[in-house]
Amino acid sequence: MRAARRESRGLYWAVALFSLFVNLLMLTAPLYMLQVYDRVLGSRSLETLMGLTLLVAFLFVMMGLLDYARTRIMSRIGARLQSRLDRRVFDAVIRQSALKPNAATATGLRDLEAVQRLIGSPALTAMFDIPWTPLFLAGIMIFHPWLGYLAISGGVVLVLITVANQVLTRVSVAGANNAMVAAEMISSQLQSEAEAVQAMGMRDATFARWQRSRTEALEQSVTSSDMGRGFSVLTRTFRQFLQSAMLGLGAYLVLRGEMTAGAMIAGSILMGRALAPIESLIGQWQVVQRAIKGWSSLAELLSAVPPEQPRTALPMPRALLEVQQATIVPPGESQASLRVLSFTVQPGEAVGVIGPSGAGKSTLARALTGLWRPAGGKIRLDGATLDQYDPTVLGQLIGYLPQRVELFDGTIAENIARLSPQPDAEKVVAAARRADAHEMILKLNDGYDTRVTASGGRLSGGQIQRIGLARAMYSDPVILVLDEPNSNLDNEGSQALNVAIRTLKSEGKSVLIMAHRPAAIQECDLLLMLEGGVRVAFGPKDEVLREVVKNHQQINKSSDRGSIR
Ligand SMILES: Nc1ncnc2c1ncn2[C@@H]1O[C@H](COP(=O)(O)OP(=O)(O)OP(=O)(O)O)[C@@H](O)[C@H]1O
Repeated sequence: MRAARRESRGLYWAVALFSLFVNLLMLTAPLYMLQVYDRVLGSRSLETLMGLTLLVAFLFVMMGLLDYARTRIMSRIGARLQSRLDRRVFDAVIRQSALKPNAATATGLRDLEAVQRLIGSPALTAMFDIPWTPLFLAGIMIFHPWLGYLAISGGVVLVLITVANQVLTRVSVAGANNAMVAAEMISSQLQSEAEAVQAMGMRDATFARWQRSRTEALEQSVTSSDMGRGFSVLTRTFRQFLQSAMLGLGAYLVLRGEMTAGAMIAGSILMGRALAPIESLIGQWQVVQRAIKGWSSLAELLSAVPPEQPRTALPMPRALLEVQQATIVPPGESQASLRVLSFTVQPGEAVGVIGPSGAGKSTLARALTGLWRPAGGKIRLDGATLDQYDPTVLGQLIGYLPQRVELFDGTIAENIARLSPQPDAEKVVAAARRADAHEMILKLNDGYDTRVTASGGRLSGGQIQRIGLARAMYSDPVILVLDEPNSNLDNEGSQALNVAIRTLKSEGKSVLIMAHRPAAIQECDLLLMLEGGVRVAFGPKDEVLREVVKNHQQINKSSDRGSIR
């Protein structure tokens, strides 16, 4: 983040230089007043007035142009910072959300936007003007020290109001932001589960839940905006009063003959210029606070998710998977879901992973795709640990069908091609054929160009699963990890899946299938049985099944004996 900020250092200097000239040119109005009142009115010279007015018009045009130029530069600095950090923040948000979403991931991209908005806002331009406030105050001092003292005391009061504003509104602004994010999160979750909400008659209950956080957000935002506006009005009123007070004091000094009328008017204008940036800063305080909060929350997110280091490209691996004493702890948890697990899958083998619910099958699937890193032990693909592969490359080497397939908004072809900007139509069709999805897709109105939504739209569970399978196969992976692949498939779909597994095996690729149903492990050579996160059996399918049946019978027998007694 610091590097991204430093990149625009030159531009900030340019803005500072422009601000120097803008502020010098701001002296035009008071000097003009001084000349008009003290020279033109005295000499009654129309030519002088014309000459002065033309000069002033020119200077004002220059000031306007410079002011416009610096605001343009500032908004480009903001845009540059945002586009420079967009990729890094996006990656961090996705990586952290895949592990454990938190408040920083929920607001990450919006935080960056808030910083960009501040840079392009009048608040930051005002910060470049504030250093010139002493120049204007010194100008007033030259007219008369009393006017200077009044302006300085007015400035001090405004600064105190700014500090009070910051201290008093910080908590309520942060509270309003948090409540707003919470309400948004609830609403987007409810929208994604709209079917369940509707079908189970949960609308009233969900509305009550959403409304609670919505009302809190609204109350907090009204409180914080009341406070912010209050301070804004206070500063504006105070500054206007101060300007009148300056005129009053000036008039008194003119009456005493210690100052000219021109100096009285010029002093009042100068003071307006001196205090304007402070007033503008207070008016924009919410933008400032949101950006400060955004910057610190981004810093927290990015330091928690360091940038990915480039990896040396490895040769195409064989489908040899070695799990060596791997212990997997789900992110944010203290208890391991898989403990000291070891097994090896040779190229061309298919392994069924079975076990009761909560045994750790999905945990193993996530670990094998590199999503969850082992807390202990290693997982190797053809000798290299998974983190030695670039994550994008690993995603192509290991195809993954999650338990719950979620499609992306787009066409079916785009979904199968994993949203690749240049989808390879041939590969899309080949993957769909392998997943036995080709015929099914052709039957849809727009075929491969049928648009689907995140929840699948009009596709059935089995259709979504087949498209998910095609997506897993699109990159021609060496290892395929299927988490309950046939939970939604009919007989025909299951048969097609078995054919696909057989083909992959014959190509020397390996397949791991997390399964509940026997149909899913038909093509498996080996079985890994998990229970409570530990391996209870691993070996040829028939042996493991025999062992499982024997144990099952023994358990039944002993429970029968128990019941007889
Ligand atoms: N994201 C997660 N965060 C925390 N704990 C998790 C997470 N996912 C799974 N677990 C825990 O890990 C353990 C194993 O769960 P896992 O989903 O791997 O089981 P499973 O064998 O796939 O079950 P099922 O057959 O029901 O899908 C469970 O105790 C579960 O609570």
